[in-house]
Amino acid sequence: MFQSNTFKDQVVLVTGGRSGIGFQIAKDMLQLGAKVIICSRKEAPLKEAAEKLSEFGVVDYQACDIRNTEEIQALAAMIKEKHGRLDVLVNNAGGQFPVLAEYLNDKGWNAVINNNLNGTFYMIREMANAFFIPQKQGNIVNIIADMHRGFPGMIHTGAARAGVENITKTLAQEWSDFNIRINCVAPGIIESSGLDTYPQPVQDMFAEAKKAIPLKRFGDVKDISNAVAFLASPLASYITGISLYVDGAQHLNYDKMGMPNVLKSFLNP
Ligand SMILES: CCCCCCCCCCC/C=C/C(=O)SCCNC(=O)CCNC(=O)[C@H](O)C(C)(C)COP(=O)(O)OP(=O)(O)OC[C@H]1O[C@@H](n2cnc3c(N)ncnc32)[C@H](O)[C@@H]1OP(=O)(O)O
Ligand SMILES: NC(=O)C1=CN([C@@H]2O[C@H](COP(=O)(O)OP(=O)(O)OC[C@H]3O[C@@H](n4cnc5c(N)ncnc54)[C@H](OP(=O)(O)O)[C@@H]3O)[C@@H](O)[C@H]2O)C=CC1
Repeated sequence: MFQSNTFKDQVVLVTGGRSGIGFQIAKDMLQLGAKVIICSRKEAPLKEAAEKLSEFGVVDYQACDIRNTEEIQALAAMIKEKHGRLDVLVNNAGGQFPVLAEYLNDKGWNAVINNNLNGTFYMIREMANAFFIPQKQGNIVNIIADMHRGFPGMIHTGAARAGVENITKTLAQEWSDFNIRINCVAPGIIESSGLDTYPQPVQDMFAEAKKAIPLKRFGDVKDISNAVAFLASPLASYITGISLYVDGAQHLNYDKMGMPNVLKSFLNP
């Protein structure tokens, strides 16, 4: 258990904080004493989420597409005006869709690379320039995915998340002089709103895959939130540039999960 003042008076930005994993991270950060800002693309669901979160502490929100540098700069300006600083950036926003590589067109590839790789980089660069570098202090946690051994059925996001993992290793070195720590959390299959976006056959496949996860269960949003809180906290003050796999050891057992064959049976148009 973390002490309730672990992030007291710290300012934390959670992208994609309106739903699922991001919502839980925002809630936990508030309960650990932080002031939290959430962003995602649409105003209405953000406002609704912020209202729910306000029960737990000080929360602000602003619509921002992480693929749009101007919108990120406007978000940074709002944070500067209201809070004067930023301590923690959690890059959680992202998404993709299942597809076999041979059927993935340019538009679909670019959409996922743009969202998960470019958007994450733009957010890191803008928040570092606005806050972390001038403050000479900052903490970044990137949510990636379980792509340790490739990502059959989701080649686009596997490539994008591997890119974010490499960005993390690079910046852990380049920005160490600015006292910026940066790490990744790689979720396995997590029971969250995000899973509902997958078609029924994929959900059936997930249920089968559960049997091959060494810990024999899916993750909970709280499992991911706990890992984020740890990496962002002083408990992890000597940890930077790593990926923490929060997946019940799924990444060690991927070939036993039978995914490629199941995938081919329904992703083949
Ligand atoms: C089969 C699975 C592999 C097995 C591995 C299992 C083990 C690991 C399990 C991991 C589980 C992961 C879970 C999660 O990540 S949960 C979070 C998921 N949430 C989301 O994905 C929601 C967010 N998604 C999106 O916003 C969009 O999907 C996306 C960002 C990818 C695209 O948004 P954008 O607005 O930029 O783009 P468009 O919607 O206009 O689409 C552009 C083109 O992309 C192609 N496309 C988009 N969606 C689909 C689809 N569902 N199926 C096929 N193709 C798609 C298409 O070419 C679009 O252009 P057109 O619309 O003109 O055709
Ligand atoms: N659930 C799982 O099993 C796993 C999840 N992940 C990753 O964890 C993260 C959270 O997933 P989860 O909570 O399950 O899924 P959700 O779909 O609930 O969360 C994704 C969030 O990101 C926001 N978002 C997406 N694209 C953008 C964008 N361009 N700009 C700003 N916000 C954006 C969405 O809001 P909006 O659409 O309103 O913009 C939404 O709030 C995602 O990156 C996901 O891919 C990784 C591995 C496994």
